[in-house]
Amino acid sequence: MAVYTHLSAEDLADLIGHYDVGELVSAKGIAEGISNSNWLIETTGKNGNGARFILTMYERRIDLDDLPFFLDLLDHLSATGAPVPRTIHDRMGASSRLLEDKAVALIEFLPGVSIDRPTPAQAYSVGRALAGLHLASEGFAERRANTLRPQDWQAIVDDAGYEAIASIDASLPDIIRSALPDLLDQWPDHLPRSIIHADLFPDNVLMLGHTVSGLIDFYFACHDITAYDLAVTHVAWCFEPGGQEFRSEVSRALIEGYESIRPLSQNERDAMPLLARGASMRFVATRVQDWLDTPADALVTRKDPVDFARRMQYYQRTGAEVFAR
Ligand SMILES: Nc1ncnc2c1ncn2[C@@H]1O[C@H](COP(=O)(O)OP(=O)(O)OP(=O)(O)O)[C@@H](O)[C@H]1O
Ligand SMILES: N[C@@H](CCO)C(=O)O
Repeated sequence: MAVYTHLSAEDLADLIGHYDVGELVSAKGIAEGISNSNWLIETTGKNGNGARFILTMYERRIDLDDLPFFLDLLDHLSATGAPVPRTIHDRMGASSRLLEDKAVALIEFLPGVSIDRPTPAQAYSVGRALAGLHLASEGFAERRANTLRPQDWQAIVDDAGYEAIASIDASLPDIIRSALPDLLDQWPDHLPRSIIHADLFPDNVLMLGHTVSGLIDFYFACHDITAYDLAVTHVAWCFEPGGQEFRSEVSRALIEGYESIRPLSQNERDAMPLLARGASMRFVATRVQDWLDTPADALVTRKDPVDFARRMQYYQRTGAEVFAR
């Protein structure tokens, strides 16, 4: 479930009245997503032809000081033609408003569906879209630091404690303990940086057939190592869903698609195994944190950290092989 706040029909109609989008026709809570409340909004549209939007209410995890960065980024990227939703500004020109003491934003609805298990052609298309995003972000001057870097993974793990982590799965503490020191020591600081999405999982990509129609959920976007974003996308897309079996043809297609727009330098390619191990650890850490913070009987389905620990071991075992030309 992902509607944490009840908004009455009057609240919604009043809110929509602040935008030049026509009158409210319907509002449906969206079940997907965990962090925020989302509604699919239909209005009569500016010209009476009907229009659809996503209304997001920012509930947790997001530091509201970061909201202008995320929304300005969407505006910048959509202006370059990247497949990301535009934000709708209210009549005063603001891209977010306050409702019940919480920030809300109205965002363009994009067509498409999220794919659970991509074909190589879809992975190619995702690679292209990701590289396009990196290039399109070049003229964007605002900055947000990554708050989930190696020292943050370590802090999350320390905070959770190995005893609690073992309660999730007995093998997890050793896997984490043996991986973190190298990641901290060897994390590269010489690679090109740009704005990165940092969470481009299948549920954050909308597709029509083999084509990417939307990249959404930019709430981890930040300025960091560009190739790390490809590593995040690789670990999220190139294994059997909910499992650990590597899909080499999807991996090849993702990297080929990426390089068709932005070829990796030799330094970036050499760093990919390390970056992929780091990307895996990032999701092990945050999934451990969420697992321990979410009661087993909560309505939200907890995401399993073990798959990502095994994926990290896969990158460790195979080394440069996965990313060789
Ligand atoms: N611009 C959009 N166009 C079409 N559908 C969208 C759009 N934005 C969000 N959605 C739909 O709403 C769902 C939830 O959105 P989103 O993933 O941003 O929620 P969230 O709670 O912020 O996410 P998460 O739990 O992944 O952090 C998506 O899975 C998608 O179905
Ligand atoms: N995409 C992440 C959740 C957001 O950090 C995961 O699947 O663990």
